Amino acid sequence: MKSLYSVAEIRNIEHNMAESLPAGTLMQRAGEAAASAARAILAGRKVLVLAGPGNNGGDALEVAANLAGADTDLDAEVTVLYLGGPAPSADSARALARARASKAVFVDSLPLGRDWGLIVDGLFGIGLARPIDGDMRALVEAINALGRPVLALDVPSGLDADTGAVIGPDGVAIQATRTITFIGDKPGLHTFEGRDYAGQVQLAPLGIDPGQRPAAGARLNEPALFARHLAPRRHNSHKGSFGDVAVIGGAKGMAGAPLMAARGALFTGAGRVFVAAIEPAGAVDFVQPEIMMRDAQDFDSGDATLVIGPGMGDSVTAMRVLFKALEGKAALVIDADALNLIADSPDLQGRLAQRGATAIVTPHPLEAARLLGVTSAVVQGDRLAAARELASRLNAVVVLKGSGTVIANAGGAVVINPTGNAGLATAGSGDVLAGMCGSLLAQGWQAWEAAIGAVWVHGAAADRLVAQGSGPIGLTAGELPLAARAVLNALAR
Ligand SMILES: NC(=O)C1=CN([C@@H]2O[C@H](COP(=O)(O)OP(=O)(O)OC[C@H]3O[C@@H](n4cnc5c(N)ncnc54)[C@H](OP(=O)(O)O)[C@@H]3O)[C@@H](O)[C@H]2O)[C@@H](O)CC1
Ligand SMILES: [K+]
Repeated sequence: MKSLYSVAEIRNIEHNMAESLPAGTLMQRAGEAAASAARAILAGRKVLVLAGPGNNGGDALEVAANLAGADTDLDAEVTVLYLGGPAPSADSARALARARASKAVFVDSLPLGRDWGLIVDGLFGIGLARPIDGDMRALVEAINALGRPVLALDVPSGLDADTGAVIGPDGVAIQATRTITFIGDKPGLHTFEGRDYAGQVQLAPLGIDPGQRPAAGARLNEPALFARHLAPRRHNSHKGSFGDVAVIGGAKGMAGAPLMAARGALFTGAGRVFVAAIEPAGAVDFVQPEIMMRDAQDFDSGDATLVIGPGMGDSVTAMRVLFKALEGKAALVIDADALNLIADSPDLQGRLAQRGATAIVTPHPLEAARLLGVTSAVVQGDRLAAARELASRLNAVVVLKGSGTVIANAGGAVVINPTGNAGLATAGSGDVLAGMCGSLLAQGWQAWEAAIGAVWVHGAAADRLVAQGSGPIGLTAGELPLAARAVLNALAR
């Protein structure tokens, strides 16, 4: 299980461990783990180590001492830019003495030149509580402008390890190539701006085994979390075995959105797929004639799982079918315009929360903001909290889309999705995801697993397309369903 620990949870573990270990042990272990990570990505002889005033700086000094120690076999020139205050912690003071006794050269300003084989970022870790400003800010900007490989210690300096936001207002953060994070992985490295700043994330548990760590408040999505639904299909099955999905949407001029959702559902294995259009645009989809076209006004959805909202608009008809869907007991995926209608109506919000049947809601940050009555900056500033709050208010599984999609349920469970890439930032990609959620629900998956499974597969489909050269630039949502089919079949095998 890939646990994600909040700063408070990490501090707690640190506190408990400190009592049972000799002083300085964790910092020494952090320094050793980071030094080997540094060796692995060194792209030249010259190493610049940035050491800040707190214990993150102490870790950096340990790294410098390890890379430039008398007993090292590494032929590196280590330069240390130490920005410590007058009163370092005992652990940092010990690390400073070790680094000073090594071959590392100490400087007090950023040396000229850009031929660093590696820059080690130990300016700030999880103790940063205010924006980086003044000379430190100028230093961070200068480092980022060099464009050299950067190994961040614990967290890229300036990034909030809980939220993935750059600590602001008007803050800056180190742009890392790789982040080695200590004791436990952290949510902020995997969502919002975290993925861009942290680069590749590596965990160094510092000898603390999982049994010594309490359960974390969040985890990273992985197929193991929905594997029980990934069975090969039985030979003796028929289309009725895999459920019906009806996508409701498609106002005038928006006929494509429900079709994208319907293809998402079809290619991930739903038995029968309907589009019930608010404004019927045609009797058949000639690209995908398997999809059955209906008129939303007089459509009887029977037992079908409903995916409601793609391109639905806000007409009286849209309102009426949404009301009917919330009244009914069918499993629901609520997306796009349906979310906006619900955001505008406390009555519909109440009906959703009270209906006592499965619902997955799939807002992007602006839709989530409307539902919560805040700005999208507030949602993005703490995506985990926003998803949790929305799940609890709506009594539904919430899929808060964006880099590092956050999935939360009303019981407080939170998962951050690691698959996907910038290619998904394209029209229709959310419609495909909503259809995939509906498809897995229709095939009997539980709501939580349908949501995390669909999100994982949707992201992996985009990653597969990028690996094949079809993105991220110019990747189209229409390519996702086929790629998702391949990913899902590979998992099921
Ligand atoms: N958890 C663990 O078990 C282990 C933790 N370890 C490591 O310790 C790290 C946490 O260390 P930490 O608590 O000392 O905080 P850190 O991130 O170094 O920064 C705080 C310092 O920065 C200063 N400061 C703050 N804002 C500032 C600003 N804008 N501009 C300028 N200064 C500013 C602040 O000053 P103050 O606010 O007190 O005035 C304080 O001096 C953690 O990320 C990991 O790397 C490892 O050794 C292994 C075991
Ligand atoms: K750092």
